[in-house]
Amino acid sequence: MKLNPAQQEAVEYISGPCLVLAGAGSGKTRVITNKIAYLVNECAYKPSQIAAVTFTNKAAREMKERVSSTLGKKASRGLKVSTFHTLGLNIIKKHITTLGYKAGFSLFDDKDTFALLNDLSMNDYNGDKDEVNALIRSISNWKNELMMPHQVLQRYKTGIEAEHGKWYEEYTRHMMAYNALDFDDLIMLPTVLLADDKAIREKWQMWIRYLLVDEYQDTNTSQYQLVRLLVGERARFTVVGDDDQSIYSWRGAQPKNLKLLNQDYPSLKLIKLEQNYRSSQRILHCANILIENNPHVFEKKLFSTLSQGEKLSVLVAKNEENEADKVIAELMAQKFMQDTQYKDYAILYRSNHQSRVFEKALMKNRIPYKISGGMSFFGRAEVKDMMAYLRLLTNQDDDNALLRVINTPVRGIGRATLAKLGEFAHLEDIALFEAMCHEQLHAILGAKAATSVEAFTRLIVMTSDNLARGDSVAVLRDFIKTLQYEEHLYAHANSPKVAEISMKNVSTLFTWVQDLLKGDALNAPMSMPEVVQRLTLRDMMERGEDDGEADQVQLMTLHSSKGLEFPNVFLIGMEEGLLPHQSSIDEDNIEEERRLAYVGITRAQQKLTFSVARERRQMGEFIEPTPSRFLYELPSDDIEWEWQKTPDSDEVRKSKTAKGLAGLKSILGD
Ligand SMILES: Nc1ncnc2c1ncn2[C@@H]1O[C@H](COP(=O)(O)OP(=O)(O)OP(=O)(O)O)[C@@H](O)[C@H]1O
Ligand SMILES: [Mg+2]
Repeated sequence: MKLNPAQQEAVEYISGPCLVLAGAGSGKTRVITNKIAYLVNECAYKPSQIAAVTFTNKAAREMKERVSSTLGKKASRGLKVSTFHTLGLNIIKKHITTLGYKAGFSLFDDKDTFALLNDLSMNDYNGDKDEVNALIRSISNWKNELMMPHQVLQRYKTGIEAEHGKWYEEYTRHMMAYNALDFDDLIMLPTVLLADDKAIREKWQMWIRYLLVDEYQDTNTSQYQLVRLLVGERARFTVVGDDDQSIYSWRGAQPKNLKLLNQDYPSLKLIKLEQNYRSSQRILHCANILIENNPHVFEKKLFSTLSQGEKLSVLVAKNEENEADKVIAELMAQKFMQDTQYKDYAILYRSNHQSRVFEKALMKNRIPYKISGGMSFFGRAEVKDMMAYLRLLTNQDDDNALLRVINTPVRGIGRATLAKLGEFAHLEDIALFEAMCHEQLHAILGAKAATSVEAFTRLIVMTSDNLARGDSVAVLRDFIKTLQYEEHLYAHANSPKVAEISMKNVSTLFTWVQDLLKGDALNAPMSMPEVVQRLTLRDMMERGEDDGEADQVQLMTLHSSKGLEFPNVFLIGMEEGLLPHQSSIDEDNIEEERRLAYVGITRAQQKLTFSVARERRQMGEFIEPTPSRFLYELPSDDIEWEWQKTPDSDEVRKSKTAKGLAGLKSILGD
């Protein structure tokens, strides 16, 4: 593929900092991959001196593959392509003791964090979910703003901030004791470390000679600073982004970082790309018109030389069930007429709950599909159990992991026993596991309970030692045999089939462990604690992702569709209250919702279909929503509402599509 002159310029400009600011589908990501190859081939950079940061693991994988297919597998070895969080994790790992942690640290996911903060704040909030979530948000925001507990407490002496600040301090102390980090720490800690420690900073600036960042509009303050510290004075970097696609303000993303960049680097080279290679003229025109309703800091134009394309359509359904039926019938009709595959179709929505009705209907019609962000592999109980065991095996200070597995399978360690142990651990200021190994155990618990506890700790210590010695997967398989975990699954599953699937998932997890331990052409071998950290991070990141090569219809939220493209897109639930979301309407945050709609529309290459329902269930009541204001902002000449096709559309279409579906099924052999 030949790059256009502006893309070529962006690829070849290496003498200083470079910002590529351009609309959707203009080849920004393409510039990054080509530039990596250019740096290696033409500028004598070693792959190991280049780091590229993307927003999702999936994007990172794709980029790695693309580069290695250009450069060859061997030549691209050592290249660092990752998400911000994985990059942060790698920095942390190198300096973990400087940061005051021990090597086998655990990563806490949001559930762990919730459990811990809920516990800590019990006296104040009495388990009130909203209060705890507000606290979690405060802490997360402070971390994104790089504010440490003592700074927070200095700044706020009274009010809710001071109260949250107090818990922030407590939380940080406990996380240290658990030898655990949370998601935000993965960015905050390396940033603070690089800012404070000149020697470490200079080391990293030597290691990373060129840095590239995709989706730059979604960086938050700590990520912005991390980039600054990594590139240093030399400022060898290229970042690409689109302010119209900034959709993570709720996570602290600051589109103003694009502007800030200009101030921080006066020599910044700004390159704009104006040709869109993704979408039909009509889709692109609609996207441009929609986003014109937002105020703009940067002027951008986008054109396409692809065909005019079909009109965008709007399906109008009676209710939610009917919406799913209609969308699926339309999808099948399109698939049949265009002779396309399932994976050429994406169904996008604003909120996760919208997928349920669709999932049911897809199953009913036996259409293969993949939901990203639904119940992920890592969300399954058996995988969570195993991950908790793995965490405990590599870090015995991890109380949360211990609590998850202590009675899975049941081993007669009751609540009263746990309470006593907890109290003792608290008094001695030691981890729960350490308390369980204490020489006074019999005195604390009594003989029977102490024996159960000892059997458990002995197994964990022995397995943990064996793991350190090697042949880890064999050790793990023995371990779950001793646990009688399979028996536990069969005893608790609704059917043997379910238990069998669960065991298969455990097997899959172990295979991943094995692969990561061994390493491959692109990834260096890892130690067991590294494997556990990597898998936990993957879990946290991939709740919104898929890795589907399979021929399946893709269902995902608008947020997780970022950067992707599909020949045919359905954007469902185009109603006031859904898109724009009610909370954004209430908070007068329509612009971000419009950017979300823009992201959705610009995922489509050839055909874009919206849907609205005339009746929808909301908290047990039926409401009659109005179609989204965004539909009315689109140029009416390019949109075809369903009733414009057939006046009595609902009935006629229903019978047509029912026949159509039956016919299609018989042709496709069901
Ligand atoms: N010079 C080119 N010639 C032909 N096709 C191109 C060219 N540049 C990019 N493309 C194609 O255009 C599509 C969009 O490119 P890409 O995903 O890099 O855009 P983007 O700007 O990163 O989009 P987004 O803003 O959605 O992330 C891809 O299919 C890509 O292969
Ligand atoms: Mg992109």
